Amino acid sequence: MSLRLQSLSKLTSFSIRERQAVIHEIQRIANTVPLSVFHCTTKDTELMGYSIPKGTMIIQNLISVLSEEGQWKFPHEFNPENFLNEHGEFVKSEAFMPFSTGHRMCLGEGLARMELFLIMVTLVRKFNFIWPEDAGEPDFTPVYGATLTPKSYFMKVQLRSKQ
Ligand code: HEM
Repeated sequence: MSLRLQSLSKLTSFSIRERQAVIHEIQRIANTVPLSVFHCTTKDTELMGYSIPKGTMIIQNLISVLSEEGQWKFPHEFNPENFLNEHGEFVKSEAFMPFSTGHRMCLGEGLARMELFLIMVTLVRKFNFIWPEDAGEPDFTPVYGATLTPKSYFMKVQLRSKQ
């Protein structure tokens, strides 16, 4: 089974496991907050043999974790099979941390995940998103900032017929 080549418009016909895999894979690739929120050590700290003095600014590179080779079957491409095992069951890797990890991880994770799911499913249920034939290949290079955003582009959005 290759979910990768199937259109997002088919999201509503996927099984729950496949849907979970697609939604997680979108967040892995789109990675909204690539450098998380900056932190600072409050005391001299040792981590995996490295000494980190008190007062050091810590920048978490979440985008590196989310595309780390060895953690994902397909680290550098959109492929929901990153979240499915050989039996087609949903599995979440420890490296999936778009909301960071630890005591200060995102407090809004539950709300954000619910919103992402509802917005995404509502959109793909109601509309077909069509890449214009004369637009060439889409350029997926992200625009870096405090948040990661896609480049702007034009797309045909068509109301789906009522079934
Ligand atoms: C896709 C949506 C979101 C993503 C990817 C995201 C990601 C993050 C990340 C990476 C952090 C930094 C964690 C750290 O310092 O280690 C954070 C912190 C935080 N987020 Fe979110 N967030 C999202 C949506 C939301 C929403 C909807 C809310 C609230 C309604 C929220 C509330 C917070 C709060 C309060 C913190 C600070 C937690 C703390 O410092 O203890 N976030 N978020």
